[in-house]
Order: sequence, then structure tokens, then C-alpha cells
Amino acid sequence: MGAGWTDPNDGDPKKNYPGEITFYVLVTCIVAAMGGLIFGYDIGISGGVTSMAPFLQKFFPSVYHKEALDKSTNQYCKFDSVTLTMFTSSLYLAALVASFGASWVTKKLGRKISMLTGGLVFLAGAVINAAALNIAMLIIGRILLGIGVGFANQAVPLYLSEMAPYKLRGSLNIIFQLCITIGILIANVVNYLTPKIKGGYGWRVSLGGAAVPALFIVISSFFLPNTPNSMLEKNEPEKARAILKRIRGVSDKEIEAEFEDLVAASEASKAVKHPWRNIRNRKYRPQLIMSMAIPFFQQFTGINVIMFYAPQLFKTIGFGDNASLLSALITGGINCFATLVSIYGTDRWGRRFLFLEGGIQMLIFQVLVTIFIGWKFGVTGQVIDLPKWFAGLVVFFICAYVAAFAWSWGPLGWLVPSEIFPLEIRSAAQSITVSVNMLFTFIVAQLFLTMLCHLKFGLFIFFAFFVVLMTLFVYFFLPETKNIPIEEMTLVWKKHWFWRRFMPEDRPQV
Ligand SMILES: OC[C@H]1O[C@](O)(CO)[C@@H](O)[C@@H]1O
Repeated sequence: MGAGWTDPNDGDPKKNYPGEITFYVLVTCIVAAMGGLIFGYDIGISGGVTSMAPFLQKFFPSVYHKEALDKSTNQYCKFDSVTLTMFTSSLYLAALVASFGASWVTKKLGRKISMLTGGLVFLAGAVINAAALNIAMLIIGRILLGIGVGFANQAVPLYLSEMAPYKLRGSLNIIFQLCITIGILIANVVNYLTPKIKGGYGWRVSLGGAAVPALFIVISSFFLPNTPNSMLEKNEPEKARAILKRIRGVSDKEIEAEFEDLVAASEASKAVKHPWRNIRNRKYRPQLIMSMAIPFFQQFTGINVIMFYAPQLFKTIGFGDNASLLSALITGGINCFATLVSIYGTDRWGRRFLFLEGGIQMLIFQVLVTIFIGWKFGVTGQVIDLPKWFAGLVVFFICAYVAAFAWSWGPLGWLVPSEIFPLEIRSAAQSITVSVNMLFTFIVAQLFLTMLCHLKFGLFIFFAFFVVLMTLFVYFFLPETKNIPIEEMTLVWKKHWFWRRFMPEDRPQV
């Protein structure tokens, strides 16, 4: 067993709340998880739209002309425009700021209202973007989309972790990431088709398409119940009990143990008047560190280099325009399917196993990509003729890397934070997770092209270095959280070789 290995339920199940998965909870979770679609759709749509000629001619004519004049053959340092990347990544900054407001709404008004708000604001953003006549409309649209994403990413993972019976919490929560990957894939398909629309307004269809998942979220959030935890936070104990009974599908008597634990957690939560001050308390140090480290590491796997720039990347390694989009569809498809592996495995094999296996696999294939690209492109970035087998092999390496991400850091980057926070700091801590995730999505998106130009094929080694770090971090510092009721989660820290020193029993509180 590894140094960081602790499974308090190993051989000694402390709590075993009755209730299996009900049809009702399954449908509710699937519908709520669709909140991930809007985020995924946006990740997948922007790169394609900003390379469509009619879009550039209309909004960024100088970029369009400069790009047309750029005759450089250096594959590492293709033309790149800060304004254009800024347009793409402004959404992440808006989401970052919005997640703090969303934290308040999620705690005070419930997870459901947060989702509804997110869906409505996102819908407005999609409509404004599709109808854009000038840059101002584009930017306002982007900001609204960002606010929508901030609210959805804040509320949905918490909602899922609170609704799910604890033994299936992993699988149900990961449907959120599955929806993100489906959103990315749909967007890739849309971007493949819309440039073929006559009249040069394909970009409007691509951007306006975001309204479809947004409408879906708005409508469905009217029908979703609030979580029992959220009802208790709003002083509605009887409703909370009724909904808990319904989602677990058990009798009044059988629900008692879990309900009492939820009430206790809610009382503790109400005693905390300032979650933002409270979260700095020493006893929350492990959670606070995880709420920042996990999303940071997720983005420093380098996954978004592939997600945002796959068409450019594939073009660089020798595919034509259409072929490069098709290859992006392949990575998008692999991303989706490999997430299913995680849904199957997370509650069976555990979070740590997936993190460690995924980390090692990502590392191996990042190193292989580096060796191959370095070998053919050298430091000058000049390529004469790339053999077909070469391009095929690099695509295979990239797919193996994407698959590893998709069953490890992708879904677990949302699952683990959402299940380790005690109720009293849950909303605040989740907004730290969302904003750190958005911040580093923004930074990677903004810096990628410049980094590629300077680090050349070493770029992949840059991210591989972080993959080594995060894998060691998981090995030593992340306890197993599989099959542990959320309300029992403090146990995992108390039993952990490192974190137990922060727990109240071991030391007086500071
Ligand atoms: O599936 C890949 C996508 O997943 C995320 O990491 C979110 O969990 C995104 O940043 C990325 O684009």
C-alpha cells in the first residue's frame, strides 16, 4: 500500500446507509449533469469560429490580413494574435469572477436556482453572440456565457454529489464531465459543418448553437428538485426528509440515519457565519489545499492545448484542413468514450488507482510525442515532407494521452473536490475550485502559442514535468474517497499519515 493510501471503510464499513440507485435519482442526475454541455460546447466551438475567414473579416480584419500575409514556414511560430486569443479566453475570466457570486447564490438560494441562473445568462449570451454586429456585442456575449459557465460549474458538481447515494457518487458525478466531453464533440461536429453554409454566416450558427443546451438547462431546472442538503440550508427539514426518501427509495425508518447526519452537518454549517473566513481555519487546510491543487493540476496536464488547438496541431504535423478537423473529431470521440471508463471504474477501482494509472499513461505518451516531433521538426521547426505513418503514429500517441486524461484528471478534477468539503464550507470551497480551474484554463489558452514558439517541442515536456509532480502528489497526499459518505469524510483526513496533524483530535485548534 502506498504512503497516501487510506480507506477508512476498508474491512470496517462505518456507515452503510440503505437505499440503492432509484430511477428518479438517475434521471435527476443525468438532467442536472447536462449543465456540463454548455461548458463543453464553448470549449469546442471557439477555436473553430476564430479560424473562419468571414468571422475574422467582419470582426478582426487586421488579424485576417496579417494572417494571410504570414508566409513563415516555421511550424512552431505560426502567426498568433493576442486580441483573438483574448476574445476566446475572456469567457474564462468572466466565469472566474462569477463563481464567487455563484457561491453565495448556491448556498443561500440553492443549487437549483444557481443552475437556472447559469442557463438563463448563458442563453442570453448565445443569442447576443449569434446576432453580433460589432465587437462590443461579441464581448458582452462572451462575458454572459462566462457568467453562465461559472454558475453551472459551481452548482452542478455539488448537486450531483449531494443527490447520489454514496456508493455511486463517483459514477453519477462523472456524468457532468461526460457532458462536457459530449459538448466539445458536438461543437467540433458543428464547426466541421457550418463553414459549408453559403453566405458566410456559418459562424453565427456555430455561436448560436450554444442556445440549444442553454434552453435545455433552463427548462429542466424548473423540474429538478433541490438537494436535501440545500433544503436544510434553507430551513425546510420536512421537505428535505421527503426528497431524501424519494431519491433513496426507502421507508421512513430506513432514511433516519442518513437524514440525522445531514441535519447534523447542516447545523454545523449554520453555526458558521463566515465561510470565507472559516475556510482558512487550520482544520480545513487539507480541503483548502486540494480545492486549489486539483484544478491547477488538471489544467497543467496540458489537455486544453489539444482541446483548443487540435486543428492547428494536426495541421502542423502534416494533415490538410479537412483532415485536421477530422482528427480533432477523433480526439473528441476518444475523450468521450474514455470518460465512460471512469464512470464504470471510479466506485469500483477507486479514485487513486485512476489518478495514478492516468498520470503514468499521460507521461509516457507526452514523452513519445516530444521525441517524435523533436525528431522530425528539430529546433528550427522546418518540415519538408512528413511520411503518412509518422502523422498516424503521432495521432495515436495523442489519443492515448487524451484517453488517459479522460478517465483520470478530467472527471476526478471535479468529483474529488465536490465530495471532500464539509457542508459549512462547501459552496465557498467549490468556487475556489471553479475559479482556479478557470484561471489556469485562461492562462494555458493565452500562453500556448507563445510557449510553442519558444519552447518548441519542449512544450510537451513542460507539461510532462507537471504530470510527474501531480502523480507524486496523488500518491503521497490524496486519500481514497471511494465509498465514503460525504458526511463521514473527515475520517479520511484523520487517518491520513500527513493530514492527520491538522485534525482537531491531534492538535488543539488555532
Ligand atoms: O475534456 C477536456 C475538458 O475537460 C476540462 O478539463 C474540464 O474538466 C476542460 O478544461 C477540458 O477542455
